[in-house]
Amino acid sequence: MQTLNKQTYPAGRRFDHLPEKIVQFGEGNFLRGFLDWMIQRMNEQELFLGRVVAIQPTPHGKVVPKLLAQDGLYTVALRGFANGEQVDRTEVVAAISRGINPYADWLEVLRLAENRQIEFVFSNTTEAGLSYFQEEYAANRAPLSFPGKLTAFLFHRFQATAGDPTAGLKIFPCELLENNGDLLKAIVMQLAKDWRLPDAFTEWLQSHNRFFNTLVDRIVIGYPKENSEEYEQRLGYRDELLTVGEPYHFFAIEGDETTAAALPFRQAGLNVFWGDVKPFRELKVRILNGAHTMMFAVAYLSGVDTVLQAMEDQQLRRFIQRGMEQEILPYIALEQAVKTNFARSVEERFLNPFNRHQLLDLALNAVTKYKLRVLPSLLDAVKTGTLPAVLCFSLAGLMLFYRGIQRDGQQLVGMREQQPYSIRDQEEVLQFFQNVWSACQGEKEQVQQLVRAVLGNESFWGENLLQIAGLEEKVGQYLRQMLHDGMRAALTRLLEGDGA
Ligand SMILES: NC(=O)c1ccc[n+]([C@@H]2O[C@H](COP(=O)([O-])OP(=O)(O)OC[C@H]3O[C@@H](n4cnc5c(N)ncnc54)[C@H](O)[C@@H]3O)[C@@H](O)[C@H]2O)c1
Ligand SMILES: O=P(O)(O)OC[C@@H](O)[C@@H](O)[C@H](O)[C@H](O)CO
Repeated sequence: MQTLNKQTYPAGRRFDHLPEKIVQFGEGNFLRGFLDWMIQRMNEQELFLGRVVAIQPTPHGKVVPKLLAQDGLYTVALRGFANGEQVDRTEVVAAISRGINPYADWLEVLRLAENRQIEFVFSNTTEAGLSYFQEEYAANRAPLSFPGKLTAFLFHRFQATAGDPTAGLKIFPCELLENNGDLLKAIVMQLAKDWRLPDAFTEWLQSHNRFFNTLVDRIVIGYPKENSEEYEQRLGYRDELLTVGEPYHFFAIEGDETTAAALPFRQAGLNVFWGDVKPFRELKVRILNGAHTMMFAVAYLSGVDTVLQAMEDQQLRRFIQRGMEQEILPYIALEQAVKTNFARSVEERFLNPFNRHQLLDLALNAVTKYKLRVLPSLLDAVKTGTLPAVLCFSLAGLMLFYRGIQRDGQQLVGMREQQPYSIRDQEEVLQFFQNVWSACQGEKEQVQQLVRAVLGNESFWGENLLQIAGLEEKVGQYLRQMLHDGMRAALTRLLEGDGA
């Protein structure tokens, strides 16, 4: 079968003449299935007329070579329900002009920084990527972190344009972090200081570049490993970057009218909101992402593989619904109807029969995700004098999920029913769990010690969770039940009110 590229899909050449206007840090599934798809939508309607250059954020990325092999083309398959109607659409996206591996070709990135047609920067490098990392600056080599690369990119632009105010960029980080624009700006400013870059640069940065807070929403599952052949038959070509997602999409940007006019998403019929992001963020991150993180370990260790299977399993569905309705929703400061409607729509989205959203994909960097997406609800409940059972149970499940039996390169390997699975997280997190589990054979005191070590690890949670009265005992009890009786039996006890 032929591969998708401009030879096999000449229509992709239609956009070749468009200038590169966007630099995108990240080339992952989400940006391809969300932002780049939106740019394609705008280009098709001749509203934006610009293309995207995707920069690989980490040294071992596998996407850029595929992008180059396919001339930047890839397919987005959107399947599910929208306004009660079934949607099942595939579209070839030609919004990405090329990908650059900055570790191999930093000079090309710097050349791009000199290009005056570049107006926007978008990023999505996961929450782990949008963080401060102390590193050295060298003009001829790519910094390791994403903020480092952005700072070096901006500094080169400043130099190349002699600090021209009109060369400033509009920067939209899409990582799911609160005030992501403000955060990125603060990190860039810190790096400029660390690197002793001239004051004139920081002034230019402050006055002529803008960082916007955003919130993104679309479930993008990425490449359909399980049924890729089915897709190939349907498409008539092979596409290694095929990106599957749901039709629903929502993008909130804390920007003004002028910026909205420069990015005419709304005119292209896209569901984009310009204004205060905060209420959407809390609703979405706590309910949708929170439910994902709350369910992944418990559901996976109960023997199911996808979100849909978890939702179709009576017991797991009760667990998810109870967590959402009784332990997450009450602590979101919005009108009841708004919260319930959103939670209901999230359940429907989880039930999308076409989205085989793998629980193991949700598990990536789950410790940080628990901290950012679930822990705030747990802490709110604690403030009202309750220890929320489902959220505590899910924390115990997370600890069990991280029980690795061996290392396999960058991953830790766990076992489910004699089958190995990958535990993917930052090296220090994997190392930590490997150590604590190696000292635990399941004896009551050993389990309690492990729970103490995890809850007391401030670098995971940003605070010492041992200070929460009763948490250690409750999580310890759940973890022991999981270890001794199995996840299903522990879940039954929890749901029957006989847990801890
Ligand atoms: N997939 C979705 O449904 C979805 C929806 C909304 C938001 N998101 C957000 O998008 C992020 C990426 O999701 P995805 O589905 O595209 O995953 P992906 O694995 O396809 O892409 C991850 C991207 O992040 C980069 N990355 C990973 N770790 C990094 C690090 N430590 N430093 C710098 N870059 C790093 C990778 O190189 C890659 O570009 C998620 O963390 C999430 O916050 C995803
Ligand atoms: O993409 P992650 O791995 O950060 O989180 C997993 C999911 O919760 C997430 O991708 C959601 O599906 C998405 O945020 C929906 O908009």
